[in-house]
Amino acid sequence: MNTSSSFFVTGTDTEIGKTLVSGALILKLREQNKHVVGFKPVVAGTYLEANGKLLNEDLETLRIASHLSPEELNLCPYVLDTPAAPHIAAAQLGLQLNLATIIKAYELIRAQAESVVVEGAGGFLIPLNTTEDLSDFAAQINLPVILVVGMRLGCINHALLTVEAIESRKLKIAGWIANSLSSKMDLLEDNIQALQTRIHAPFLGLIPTLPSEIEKPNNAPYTLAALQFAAEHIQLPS
Ligand SMILES: Nc1ncnc2c1ncn2[C@@H]1O[C@H](COP(=O)(O)OP(=O)(O)OP(=O)(O)O)[C@@H](O)[C@H]1O
Ligand SMILES: C[C@H](N)[C@H](N)CCCCCC(=O)O
Ligand SMILES: [Mg+2]
Repeated sequence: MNTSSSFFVTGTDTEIGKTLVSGALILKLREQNKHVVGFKPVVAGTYLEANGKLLNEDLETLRIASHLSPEELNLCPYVLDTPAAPHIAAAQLGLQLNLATIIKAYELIRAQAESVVVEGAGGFLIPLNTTEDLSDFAAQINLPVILVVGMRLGCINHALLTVEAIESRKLKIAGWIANSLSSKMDLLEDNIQALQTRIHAPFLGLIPTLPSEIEKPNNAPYTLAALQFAAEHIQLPS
């Protein structure tokens, strides 16, 4: 695996566009003829597909981006049905998430791909269990981090807290992306400017609100058109 074209994608919160960005990054790496696959340490939340299968939107999006068929490769070791904090969703089933299992699944993917785009779950510090959290996973795999900032009021504080947490684990921030979410925030450009002067890592672009005809449907992955739209607005770290 090529670590200079593999990334850990984190964000200022859950539901701020990590999956949109991860899919777009996969498309951009594929444009460079890289064999790139996605990975998620854990997903929480499934939907029932017409054929009766329970699927997860993020994993299906990563498959669409990588052009992987439904059963090809195991992109995630923990698929939980309840859309909640993963360690809580797991506890409800009498399960405990553990870092070693996640690392093992990641290593299997890493061995089979040239590049891996790892999408975090929720924000940077979500717990896995009482002693481990997602940042332990990020620190162990040691990939350059891409921070997605969901552009809404409060994002400056969330972004700066996340940057501190990433940097205190000695991880490299390869860049950050502003994602405009479903409605454009007031004073968007001023907020981006405020972040640019405070995040000492490259700004890789602003993804505008998706046009309505390609917005993500409920209980379904992003379409390729949405991922392509996002990809056109961002650049890969140089
Ligand atoms: N640029 C955008 N334009 C319009 N809607 C967006 C945009 N980005 C994200 N969204 C909406 O926000 C929702 C959350 O986005 P997404 O699933 O990519 O977030 P996430 O950070 O990956 O969440 P999770 O923590 O669950 O993995 C999506 O369902 C989508 O409808
Ligand atoms: C279910 C959701 N979409 C995410 N996959 C998990 C979000 C975890 C958030 C935990 C927290 O920070 O409180
Ligand atoms: Mg996601």
